[in-house]
Order: sequence, then C-alpha cells, then structure tokens
Amino acid sequence: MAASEPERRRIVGLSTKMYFSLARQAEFTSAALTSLAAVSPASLSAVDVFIIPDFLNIRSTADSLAAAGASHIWIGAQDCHWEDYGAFTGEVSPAALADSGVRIVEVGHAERRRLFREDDAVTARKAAAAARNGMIPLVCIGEKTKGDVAVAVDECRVQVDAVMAGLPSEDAEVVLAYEPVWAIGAAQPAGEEHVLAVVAGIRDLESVKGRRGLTRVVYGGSAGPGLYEKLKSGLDGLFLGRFGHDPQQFAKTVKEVAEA
Ligand SMILES: O=C[C@H](O)COP(=O)(O)O
Repeated sequence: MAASEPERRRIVGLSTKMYFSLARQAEFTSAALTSLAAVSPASLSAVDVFIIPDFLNIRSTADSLAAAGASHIWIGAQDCHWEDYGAFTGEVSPAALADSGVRIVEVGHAERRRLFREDDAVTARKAAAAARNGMIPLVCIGEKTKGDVAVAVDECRVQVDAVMAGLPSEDAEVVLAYEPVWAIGAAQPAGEEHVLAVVAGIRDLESVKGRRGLTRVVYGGSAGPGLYEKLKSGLDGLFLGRFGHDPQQFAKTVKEVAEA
C-alpha cells in the first residue's frame, strides 16, 4: 500500500435482489442480528457490513437495525436515478435515498445491464449521483464470458474507467464489486486464481491506482461461507447474493471476512 493510500477496511454485505417479501425481510434482519451477536465486537469493529434490501424494505430495515442498536450496519440500495429529483416516473431519487439513511448504492449490476439495457454511461451517471449525495457507489463490473484473464481485465477496464471519469471528485470513495457475469446465479463462485488475477489487473488500472479516494474491491458471484479465506490476499471483502440469504450463513461469512 502506498504511503498516501487510505486504509482499506474489509467490507462484506449482501443484496436480497427481488427475492424477499416484507415479512421475510423482517425475519432475515432479526435473525441476522441474532447470529451476528455471536461474533465478537472486536471482530465486527474491523469490518464494514452492509445489507441491501429492495427499495420497499429500506426504511423498515433501517428502523430494525436502529432499534437493535445496530446502526453500524449500513443500509444500501440496489439502484438509483442519476438526477436528484424530477419528472422520472417510477425511478428512485438518490437524494431521497440519502435522506432515508442509505450509505451505499449498487449501480451497474449485470442484471440491470442485461435486462434493462443500462450501459457504462448510465452506470457512471448513477455512480456520480450516489457520490454527489454523500453515499458510496458499489459499482458492479465483470466480464460476460468465462475465459482469459487479460480479456476480463480489458472488459472491466472500460466499465471502471467510465465510472471513475464521471465521479464528482477524485476523493469520492468507491467500492468495485468484481462479479464475473458467468458466476452470478451459478452453483459455485469463479475460481480463486482467476478472481485474484483479474482483481490485480483492476487495481493496476490507471483510473484506479492513481486516485486519491478510497477504492475497495470485493468479489460477488455465488459467494458464501468458505470463500474469503481463498481470496483474502487480494480482495477487500465479499458481496453476497443467494448464499447470504440464510441469516446464519450471512453471519458466518461476515465473521470469516472480519477474522481472516
Ligand atoms: O448481487 C449479488 C451478486 O449478483 C451475486 O449473486 P449470487 O450470489 O446469487 O450469484
């Protein structure tokens, strides 16, 4: 780490995507808090933890965390619009998300790119909107097809460069979620050698290594317990989907990332 590089705390969290009802989200949050209570406070204080519910569950989850004295767990959003407010029917304002206590906003997820045709320019505008409103963009990047490391880094470079160029300040904090598209929704994550090599390439990009703001890189794509130990030499944490939807598995993964 260069002398001037900000400290990279580990970070771990999950997205519920569109899997949970209101009742299931409430059950998840309550059970996750119970399971996390078994992790030592010293371990938990060394890691940033986030939960990204769907929009309808943001306020209730934030309230549950606050009522349990667990406001150190960040609440996130799965997307936001690029303008703060306006005539954008059906969209969600990044300013209102910040007002709701959201700390981290996912942008550019592979599902949004594929299903809703969101490109790098749109993703960059959304990341800028999150940062402008004082939240951390969690920028999802990754190659579409399983294959060569150099090809994967090249595909990620285009995605990362677009976002970094659009941020309002070079000091803006960013979390890059490296999620090979082919490993999302799969039976198992991408192999550790591939992930470590691609992430080394991402960290070496001009738009990443030269910037002043804190830039952390996490892995996502069928991540779960047992994975971080294999990735800890090169990754700052994990971003979970399905394999974190069981609260005990989520808490187990948080503990592993905190104590690895
Ligand atoms: O948002 C999380 C990632 O897309 C990973 O999802 P997954 O673990 O269910 O494959």
